[in-house]
Amino acid sequence: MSLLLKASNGHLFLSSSIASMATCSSFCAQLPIHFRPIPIASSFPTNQPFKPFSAQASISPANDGGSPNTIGFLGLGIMGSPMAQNLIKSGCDVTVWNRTKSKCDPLISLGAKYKPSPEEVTAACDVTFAMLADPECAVEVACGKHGAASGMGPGKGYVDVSTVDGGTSKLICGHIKASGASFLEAPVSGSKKPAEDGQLIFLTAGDKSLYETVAPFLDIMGKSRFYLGEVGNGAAMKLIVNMIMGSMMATFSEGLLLSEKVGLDPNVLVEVVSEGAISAPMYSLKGPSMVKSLYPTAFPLKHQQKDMRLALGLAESVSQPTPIAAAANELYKVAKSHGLSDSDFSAVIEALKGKVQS
Ligand SMILES: NC(=O)C1=CN([C@@H]2O[C@H](COP(=O)(O)OP(=O)(O)OC[C@H]3O[C@@H](n4cnc5c(N)ncnc54)[C@H](OP(=O)(O)O)[C@@H]3O)[C@@H](O)[C@H]2O)C=CC1
Ligand SMILES: O=CCCC(=O)O
Repeated sequence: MSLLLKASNGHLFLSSSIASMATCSSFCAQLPIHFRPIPIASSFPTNQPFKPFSAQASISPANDGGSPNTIGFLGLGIMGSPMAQNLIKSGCDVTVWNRTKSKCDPLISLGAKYKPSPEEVTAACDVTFAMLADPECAVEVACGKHGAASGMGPGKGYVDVSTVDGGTSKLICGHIKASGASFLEAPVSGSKKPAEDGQLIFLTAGDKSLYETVAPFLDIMGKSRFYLGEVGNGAAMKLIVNMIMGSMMATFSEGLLLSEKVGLDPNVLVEVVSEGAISAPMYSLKGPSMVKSLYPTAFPLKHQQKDMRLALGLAESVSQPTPIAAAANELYKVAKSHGLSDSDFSAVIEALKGKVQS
């Protein structure tokens, strides 16, 4: 069996020696998740760097059920641009579209093709990924006039990696599947840097066959992937993760400000936290700049507030109390009202200061 592995340098490779080790379950259990063997079709090339499709004949999965040759990418913001870039750099044949066309230009320079509408992208591509800001624009791009669904058809696949709620995902799924195509929701955990480094975590749900078809692409863009069953489950998992993250950032902000007010050095607090059981990369990464009131945007605050809102809606739908998240959401709303929507979500700390700094 051929095995696709991802090394710490981000390269994908096949290894028969690790393949034989991998048949031993005790070895597998010790592998970190991003090093667990992923069985793939034997038709994939075995040389590095991994160039999955450039050398293949132009055969559409629409007629042979094989591997996709052409990849579409819709939405080239903070996350979409590096994700599409990694696909291009891995040798994939990528066609891009973005509402603001200028964001396509760097990718075109790297070899991407361009189409002027989502419909034309999906019509030209076997599989199309979409990385869009929020539920409203994810629906508009997928289901609107000249939207992605209009270019879909049997044998094609649509993979929505935006963070939306389950209801939105199901709506988009319905439009895509009405064309005869397959649908996968695959929101990601991980921010700008993991997107650049191909270290995202995909939380997928939907058509299992499409999940298997696009797995090599997910492994170019990410370090691990979860298949969670029915459409809506990936969205729910993502919203719960981000609800926890948003609450953590809010209480971390309180701690930084409190430490300063009682005469402690907040930088030392960041260090103490990083040594103990509550350490998290997020605190070490963002803490030092938060102390300096700097919020270079990796994850826009407006998106974090959107995710808190959607997570609270999810909780409401099953009558689950989430008072901590509800309180944190209020802080993000205050930060938005202070004009911090496009700052990093760590700028939520400003909502706790007596006077908002510019
Ligand atoms: N940044 C992060 O750390 C992470 C973000 N996410 C999620 O990924 C998604 C994208 O995030 P990110 O890349 O940071 O966001 P950005 O705000 O950087 O990009 C948003 C994208 O959506 C497009 N868009 C917005 N409104 C519309 C519209 N009405 N019609 C068409 N396109 C539109 C933008 O186009 P244009 O360029 O024209 O504005 C852009 O391509 C969000 O759902 C976010 O929650 C998930 C994990 C991490
Ligand atoms: O949705 C954004 C997630 C950011 C992260 O996981 O670091």
